[in-house]
Amino acid sequence: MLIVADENIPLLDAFFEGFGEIRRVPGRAIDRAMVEQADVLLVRSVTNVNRALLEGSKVRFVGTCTIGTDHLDLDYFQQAGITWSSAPGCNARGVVDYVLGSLLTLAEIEGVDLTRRTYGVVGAGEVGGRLVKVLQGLSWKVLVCDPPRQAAEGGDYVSLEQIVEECDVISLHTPLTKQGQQSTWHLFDEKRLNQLKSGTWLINASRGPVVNNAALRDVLLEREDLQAVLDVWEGEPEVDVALAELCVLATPHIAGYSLDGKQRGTAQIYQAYCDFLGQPARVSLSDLLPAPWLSHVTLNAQSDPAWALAMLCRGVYDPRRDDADFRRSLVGSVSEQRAAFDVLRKQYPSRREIDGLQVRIEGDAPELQRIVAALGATLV
Ligand SMILES: NC(=O)c1ccc[n+]([C@@H]2O[C@H](COP(=O)([O-])OP(=O)(O)OC[C@H]3O[C@@H](n4cnc5c(N)ncnc54)[C@H](O)[C@@H]3O)[C@@H](O)[C@H]2O)c1
Ligand SMILES: O=C(O)[C@H](O)[C@H](O)COP(=O)(O)O
Repeated sequence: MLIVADENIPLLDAFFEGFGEIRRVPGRAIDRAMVEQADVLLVRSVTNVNRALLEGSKVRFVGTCTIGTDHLDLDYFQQAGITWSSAPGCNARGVVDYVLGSLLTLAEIEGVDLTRRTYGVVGAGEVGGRLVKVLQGLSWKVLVCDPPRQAAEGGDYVSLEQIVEECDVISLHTPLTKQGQQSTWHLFDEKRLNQLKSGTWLINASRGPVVNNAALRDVLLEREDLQAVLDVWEGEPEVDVALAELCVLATPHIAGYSLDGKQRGTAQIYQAYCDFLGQPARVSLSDLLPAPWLSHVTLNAQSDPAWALAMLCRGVYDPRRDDADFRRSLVGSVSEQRAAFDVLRKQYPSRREIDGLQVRIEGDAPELQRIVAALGATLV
């Protein structure tokens, strides 16, 4: 049995060595010849898996250790009888932590009180839904736009127009879709970007083409009042360097790159493959994840709540380092810049999730307790 796998999938041996030969290959280089004799193909977001790649191969199971599925041709899988699985929610918390870190940076630069802003979350699934819970837990005002969920379940959702009209901060968490009424390709096009109210912060950690990058660059050049944070790019690993330079934070698609999130992605695909085989899962992620570098924090009850929020978030993850590393890579030729994008992702440092923290508060401090609870950390 042959498993062809993207070399950047962590814990491949720990989860898959019992099933057969594992052949590790660079994700962007995976081609027909590499997969022809494979029974199982394990990928990340950088490999387009479609008829052109799989037709004539032995592949019967495709797993992507990611949340996004826009690189998979699911219609073809169905026609060809190929079982597949993604890893829903695996790195959602990492993205939430990225957004929190971005908000802290924006607030510092702009001299703004985060408690007084109105937040718009577009797409309220695994990532957006968790983000909404955190923001609401902090008692910040949040509007949520998710037309598919609104149509399916009803509930307290608003239109995208209302988000654009009323929100000071807009964070995008939709999948990339190119068909249908709720298509998200260029959801933020030139017209919508021009409608953003004065002083809006736009954060995109979904997929690059959800925002028209050329239009965003032009709008940012025109309007100094707008601030953008981009983790994902149209055409990545190549990025519009002029656009990156206009962003407050620019990062190479690492919002979800917590160690927990990446390892969870592999674990979920392992579970899906065991289900496909009708076998019990024998390997458990909890036995493999290392202890976090920072696990216990003690706060004095007199701590300033805004300081405590920033300290707890940044103690675990601060996107400014990723931004600095990325900016240093935006030099040289296009091919050097593309290579650097991938190297930064491949060599990404160990980063954990904020909700893994255990926080002790010395004394009675309801406001601090609320912040700890909102972050999903454990009060001990
Ligand atoms: N930057 C990163 O590192 C990173 C990490 C994880 C996920 N992602 C991206 O984020 C996306 C969202 O992740 P998720 O786990 O929340 O996915 P999800 O499928 O759980 O949720 C997506 C939500 O978006 C909604 N939606 C679809 N079309 C919409 C539209 N036109 N307007 C508003 N809402 C719409 C859906 O109804 C759903 O509730 C993924 O598809 C992936 O592309 C990026
Ligand atoms: O969809 C996802 O899960 C994320 O975008 C994920 O972080 C992508 O990482 P990659 O597969 O490109 O390594």
